[in-house]
Amino acid sequence: MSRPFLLGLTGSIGMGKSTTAKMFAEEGVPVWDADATVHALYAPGGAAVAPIAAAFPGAVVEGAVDRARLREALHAEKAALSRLESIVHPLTTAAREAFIAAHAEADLILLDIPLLFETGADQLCDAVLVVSVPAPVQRARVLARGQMTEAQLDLILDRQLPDAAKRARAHHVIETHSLDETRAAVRALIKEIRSRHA
Ligand SMILES: CC(C)(COP(=O)(O)OP(=O)(O)OC[C@H]1O[C@@H](n2cnc3c(N)ncnc32)[C@H](O)[C@@H]1O)[C@@H](O)C(=O)NCCC(=O)NCCS
Ligand SMILES: Nc1ncnc2c1ncn2[C@@H]1O[C@H](COP(=O)(O)OP(=O)(O)OP(=O)(O)O)[C@@H](O)[C@H]1O
Repeated sequence: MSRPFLLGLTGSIGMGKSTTAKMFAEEGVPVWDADATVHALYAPGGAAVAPIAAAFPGAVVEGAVDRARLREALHAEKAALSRLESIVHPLTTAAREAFIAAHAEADLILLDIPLLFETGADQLCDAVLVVSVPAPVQRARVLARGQMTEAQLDLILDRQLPDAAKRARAHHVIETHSLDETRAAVRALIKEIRSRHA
């Protein structure tokens, strides 16, 4: 039996990753969620809690990683992010591999990874799908959630690989203008992958 086709999904903040990933799941495609994995690793009982407590004293509160405190620790020292990554990335890799192994019978698996290119995870994908909308639409969507200021959004955008660079490296791009168009594009892409890799 051939192994599953690994489709990576990424896109900048507010571009529609979660919405698009949900559509793949609704079509019966197993979806691995990198963000949810990191949240589980940081929660009480999560495998990242003890090593993070050792590396960043003060960042663990009541048995869970406190993201605000961890952010402060990262600001304090330049080498801290790579130290954190050397703890988190092997754990997320192991979780991802376990997920893929558990769905070995699937023909297609979606890997939803916000920092797909930044972490080099694109290299393990058979193809990469980038979701995108023009910058003003993205900005309006993120600000409409009412969870951050324009300055906070600009800071996050500064840290992410720009949308144009993501699109340039993608095998497939879906413009997430409307839910109906996006669903149609998701269905067409699943069909195309299935027909080419059957
Ligand atoms: C730094 C942390 C504590 C901030 O958590 P918080 O809930 O405040 O924000 P969130 O996770 O949404 O990240 C906000 C932004 O920070 C940037 N960012 C986060 N992690 C990284 C990273 N490893 N490399 C570069 N940028 C990053 C991204 O642009 C992201 O959009 C958290 O992101 C973290 O623990 N990161 C390290 C784990 C990691 O590398 N995750 C990436 C997927 S494996
Ligand atoms: N295909 C679409 N058509 C219309 N609106 C959409 C579509 N996809 C997403 N949106 C809207 O854009 C906003 C952001 O979507 P979503 O949460 O899926 O993005 P995301 O890329 O996962 O964001 P983040 O990186 O912040 O987690 C939501 O408010 C959603 O309503």
